[in-house]
Amino acid sequence: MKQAADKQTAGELRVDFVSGPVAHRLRFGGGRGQALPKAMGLRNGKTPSIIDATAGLGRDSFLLASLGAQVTLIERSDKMHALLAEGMERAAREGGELQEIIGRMTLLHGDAKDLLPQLDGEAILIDPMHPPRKTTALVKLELRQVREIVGADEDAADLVRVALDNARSRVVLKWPAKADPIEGIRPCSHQIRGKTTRYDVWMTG
Ligand SMILES: C[S@@+](CC[C@H](N)C(=O)[O-])C[C@H]1O[C@@H](n2cnc3c(N)ncnc32)[C@H](O)[C@@H]1O
Repeated sequence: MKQAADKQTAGELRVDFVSGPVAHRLRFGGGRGQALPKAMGLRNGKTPSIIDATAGLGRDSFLLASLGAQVTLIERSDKMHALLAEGMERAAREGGELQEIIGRMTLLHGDAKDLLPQLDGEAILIDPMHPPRKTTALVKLELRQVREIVGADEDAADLVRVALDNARSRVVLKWPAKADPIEGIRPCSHQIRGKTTRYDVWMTG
Protein backbone atom coordinates (compact mmCIF):
# COMPACT_ATOMS: atom_id res chain seq x y z
CA MET A 1 0.00 0.00 0.00
CA LYS A 2 2.81 2.40 0.93
CA GLN A 3 4.56 1.94 -2.43
CA ALA A 4 1.36 2.53 -4.35
CA ALA A 5 0.65 5.56 -2.22
CA ASP A 6 4.14 7.00 -2.71
CA LYS A 7 3.92 6.63 -6.49
CA GLN A 8 0.76 8.71 -6.67
CA THR A 9 1.69 12.34 -7.26
CA ALA A 10 -0.23 15.52 -6.55
CA GLY A 11 -0.87 15.87 -10.28
CA GLU A 12 -2.93 12.68 -10.22
CA LEU A 13 -5.27 13.66 -7.43
CA ARG A 14 -8.81 12.99 -8.55
CA VAL A 15 -12.23 12.82 -7.01
CA ASP A 16 -13.55 9.30 -7.47
CA PHE A 17 -17.03 8.30 -6.30
CA VAL A 18 -17.22 5.34 -8.70
CA SER A 19 -14.49 3.05 -7.32
CA GLY A 20 -12.11 2.93 -4.36
CA PRO A 21 -12.84 3.73 -0.71
CA VAL A 22 -15.93 5.89 -1.31
CA ALA A 23 -17.67 3.25 -3.44
CA HIS A 24 -16.69 0.56 -0.91
CA ARG A 25 -18.16 2.58 1.95
CA LEU A 26 -21.35 3.07 -0.07
CA ARG A 27 -21.76 -0.70 -0.35
CA PHE A 28 -20.51 -1.78 3.06
CA GLY A 29 -20.69 1.33 5.29
CA GLY A 30 -22.64 1.50 8.51
CA GLY A 31 -25.55 3.70 7.37
CA ARG A 32 -26.95 6.29 9.76
CA GLY A 33 -25.18 4.65 12.72
CA GLN A 34 -21.84 6.12 11.59
CA ALA A 35 -20.44 9.01 13.62
CA LEU A 36 -20.78 11.65 10.85
CA PRO A 37 -24.50 11.12 10.07
CA LYS A 38 -25.22 10.91 13.79
CA ALA A 39 -23.38 14.18 14.41
CA MET A 40 -25.27 15.87 11.54
CA GLY A 41 -28.62 14.83 13.05
CA LEU A 42 -29.67 12.13 10.55
CA ARG A 43 -32.01 9.84 12.42
CA ASN A 44 -34.81 7.50 11.46
CA GLY A 45 -37.50 9.78 10.11
CA LYS A 46 -35.31 12.91 10.13
CA THR A 47 -33.03 14.03 7.32
CA PRO A 48 -31.87 17.64 7.70
CA SER A 49 -30.70 19.68 4.73
CA ILE A 50 -26.95 20.06 4.98
CA ILE A 51 -24.35 22.58 3.93
CA ASP A 52 -20.83 21.19 3.69
CA ALA A 53 -18.84 24.41 4.05
CA THR A 54 -15.48 22.73 3.29
CA ALA A 55 -16.23 20.31 0.45
CA GLY A 56 -12.66 19.14 -0.36
CA LEU A 57 -12.80 15.70 -2.02
CA GLY A 58 -16.55 15.55 -1.39
CA ARG A 59 -16.40 12.33 0.60
CA ASP A 60 -18.37 13.49 3.62
CA SER A 61 -20.99 15.11 1.39
CA PHE A 62 -21.28 11.97 -0.71
CA LEU A 63 -21.83 9.82 2.38
CA LEU A 64 -24.54 12.17 3.67
CA ALA A 65 -26.22 12.37 0.24
CA SER A 66 -26.09 8.56 -0.04
CA LEU A 67 -28.19 8.47 3.16
CA GLY A 68 -30.82 10.71 1.56
CA ALA A 69 -29.74 14.22 2.60
CA GLN A 70 -29.81 17.19 0.23
CA VAL A 71 -26.27 18.60 0.47
CA THR A 72 -24.92 21.95 -0.69
CA LEU A 73 -21.14 21.76 -1.06
CA ILE A 74 -18.97 24.86 -0.88
CA GLU A 75 -15.34 24.84 -2.06
CA ARG A 76 -13.17 27.94 -2.44
CA SER A 77 -10.06 26.46 -4.09
CA ASP A 78 -10.34 26.73 -7.90
CA LYS A 79 -8.41 23.49 -8.33
CA MET A 80 -10.39 21.49 -5.74
CA HIS A 81 -13.67 22.85 -7.08
CA ALA A 82 -12.72 21.76 -10.60
CA LEU A 83 -11.68 18.26 -9.42
CA LEU A 84 -14.92 17.91 -7.51
CA ALA A 85 -17.07 19.08 -10.43
CA GLU A 86 -15.33 16.54 -12.71
CA GLY A 87 -15.75 13.74 -10.16
CA MET A 88 -19.44 14.51 -9.72
CA GLU A 89 -20.00 14.58 -13.48
CA ARG A 90 -18.23 11.23 -13.92
CA ALA A 91 -20.30 9.63 -11.16
CA ALA A 92 -23.58 11.02 -12.52
CA ARG A 93 -22.79 9.52 -15.95
CA GLU A 94 -22.79 6.05 -14.31
CA GLY A 95 -26.55 6.39 -13.88
CA GLY A 96 -28.55 4.42 -11.31
CA GLU A 97 -27.92 4.97 -7.61
CA LEU A 98 -24.79 7.05 -8.21
CA GLN A 99 -26.70 9.47 -10.40
CA GLU A 100 -29.41 9.74 -7.74
CA ILE A 101 -26.87 10.50 -5.01
CA ILE A 102 -25.10 13.13 -7.13
CA GLY A 103 -28.54 14.57 -7.88
CA ARG A 104 -28.84 15.42 -4.18
CA MET A 105 -25.50 17.28 -4.21
CA THR A 106 -25.22 20.95 -5.30
CA LEU A 107 -21.69 22.30 -5.69
CA LEU A 108 -20.95 26.01 -5.15
CA HIS A 109 -17.67 27.82 -5.76
CA GLY A 110 -16.65 30.46 -3.26
CA ASP A 111 -15.69 31.18 0.33
CA ALA A 112 -18.22 29.71 2.75
CA LYS A 113 -17.78 32.74 5.04
CA ASP A 114 -19.35 34.85 2.25
CA LEU A 115 -21.89 32.30 1.01
CA LEU A 116 -23.33 30.92 4.27
CA PRO A 117 -25.32 34.09 5.11
CA GLN A 118 -27.09 33.80 1.73
CA LEU A 119 -28.03 30.13 2.17
CA ASP A 120 -30.61 28.35 4.29
CA GLY A 121 -29.03 25.32 5.92
CA GLU A 122 -30.37 23.30 8.81
CA ALA A 123 -27.05 21.66 9.60
CA ILE A 124 -23.61 22.97 8.62
CA LEU A 125 -20.52 20.73 8.46
CA ILE A 126 -17.01 22.19 8.74
CA ASP A 127 -13.93 20.05 8.12
CA PRO A 128 -10.94 22.39 7.75
CA MET A 129 -7.45 21.13 6.90
CA HIS A 130 -6.26 19.55 10.13
CA PRO A 131 -2.86 20.01 11.75
CA PRO A 132 -0.38 17.72 9.89
CA ARG A 133 0.22 14.17 11.16
CA LYS A 134 2.72 11.58 9.96
CA THR A 135 1.03 8.67 8.20
CA THR A 136 1.47 6.59 5.05
CA ALA A 137 -2.03 5.35 4.23
CA LEU A 138 -3.34 6.14 0.75
CA VAL A 139 -6.30 8.11 2.04
CA LYS A 140 -3.96 10.24 4.14
CA LEU A 141 -1.74 10.81 1.12
CA GLU A 142 -4.76 12.29 -0.61
CA LEU A 143 -5.22 14.67 2.29
CA ARG A 144 -1.56 15.69 2.02
CA GLN A 145 -2.16 16.32 -1.69
CA VAL A 146 -5.17 18.48 -0.85
CA ARG A 147 -3.01 20.40 1.61
CA GLU A 148 -0.43 20.99 -1.14
CA ILE A 149 -3.20 22.56 -3.20
CA VAL A 150 -5.10 24.58 -0.58
CA GLY A 151 -2.53 25.16 2.20
CA ALA A 152 -3.67 25.48 5.81
CA ASP A 153 -7.15 26.73 6.62
CA GLU A 154 -6.02 29.48 9.01
CA ASP A 155 -9.48 31.06 9.13
CA ALA A 156 -11.30 28.00 10.53
CA ALA A 157 -12.36 29.85 13.71
CA ASP A 158 -13.94 32.65 11.64
CA LEU A 159 -15.76 30.07 9.52
CA VAL A 160 -17.17 28.32 12.61
CA ARG A 161 -18.37 31.70 13.94
CA VAL A 162 -20.14 32.53 10.66
CA ALA A 163 -21.70 29.04 10.64
CA LEU A 164 -22.94 29.45 14.23
CA ASP A 165 -24.73 32.66 13.17
CA ASN A 166 -26.40 30.96 10.19
CA ALA A 167 -27.24 27.31 10.96
CA ARG A 168 -30.91 26.70 11.73
CA SER A 169 -30.31 23.64 13.89
CA ARG A 170 -26.63 22.72 14.31
CA VAL A 171 -22.98 23.22 13.37
CA VAL A 172 -20.57 20.28 13.33
CA LEU A 173 -16.78 20.64 13.33
CA LYS A 174 -14.82 17.56 12.27
CA TRP A 175 -11.44 17.63 14.02
CA PRO A 176 -8.67 15.18 15.03
CA ALA A 177 -9.73 13.34 18.22
CA LYS A 178 -6.67 14.38 20.18
CA ALA A 179 -6.11 17.90 18.82
CA ASP A 180 -6.70 20.98 20.97
CA PRO A 181 -9.98 22.79 20.33
CA ILE A 182 -9.76 25.67 17.85
CA GLU A 183 -9.16 28.82 19.91
CA GLY A 184 -11.67 31.63 20.13
CA ILE A 185 -14.89 29.63 19.68
CA ARG A 186 -17.48 29.07 22.39
CA PRO A 187 -17.58 25.55 23.87
CA CYS A 188 -19.62 23.02 21.87
CA SER A 189 -22.89 21.42 23.07
CA HIS A 190 -21.58 17.86 22.81
CA GLN A 191 -18.98 15.69 21.09
CA ILE A 192 -19.10 12.42 19.18
CA ARG A 193 -15.68 10.80 19.47
CA GLY A 194 -14.07 8.16 17.28
CA LYS A 195 -10.57 6.71 17.49
CA THR A 196 -8.94 9.32 15.24
CA THR A 197 -11.68 11.87 14.58
CA ARG A 198 -14.13 13.72 16.77
CA TYR A 199 -17.20 15.74 15.90
CA ASP A 200 -17.83 18.88 17.98
CA VAL A 201 -21.55 19.70 17.76
CA TRP A 202 -23.15 23.08 18.53
CA MET A 203 -26.95 23.05 18.72
CA THR A 204 -28.20 26.38 17.36
CA GLY A 205 -31.96 25.97 16.95
C1 LIG B 1 -9.95 18.78 4.85
S1 LIG B 1 -10.63 19.30 3.32
C2 LIG B 1 -12.29 18.70 3.43
C3 LIG B 1 -12.44 17.24 3.14
C4 LIG B 1 -13.88 16.83 2.98
N1 LIG B 1 -14.59 16.86 4.24
C5 LIG B 1 -14.02 15.48 2.33
O1 LIG B 1 -14.79 14.64 2.84
O2 LIG B 1 -13.39 15.25 1.29
C6 LIG B 1 -10.87 21.04 3.50
C7 LIG B 1 -11.38 21.73 2.25
O3 LIG B 1 -12.15 22.86 2.64
C8 LIG B 1 -11.85 23.95 1.81
N2 LIG B 1 -12.15 25.17 2.60
C9 LIG B 1 -11.57 25.56 3.76
N3 LIG B 1 -12.11 26.71 4.20
C10 LIG B 1 -13.06 27.05 3.30
C11 LIG B 1 -13.97 28.16 3.21
N4 LIG B 1 -13.97 29.14 4.12
N5 LIG B 1 -14.82 28.19 2.16
C12 LIG B 1 -14.81 27.21 1.21
N6 LIG B 1 -13.96 26.16 1.24
C13 LIG B 1 -13.10 26.07 2.27
C14 LIG B 1 -10.38 23.78 1.48
O4 LIG B 1 -10.05 24.47 0.27
C15 LIG B 1 -10.28 22.25 1.35
O5 LIG B 1 -10.53 21.84 0.03
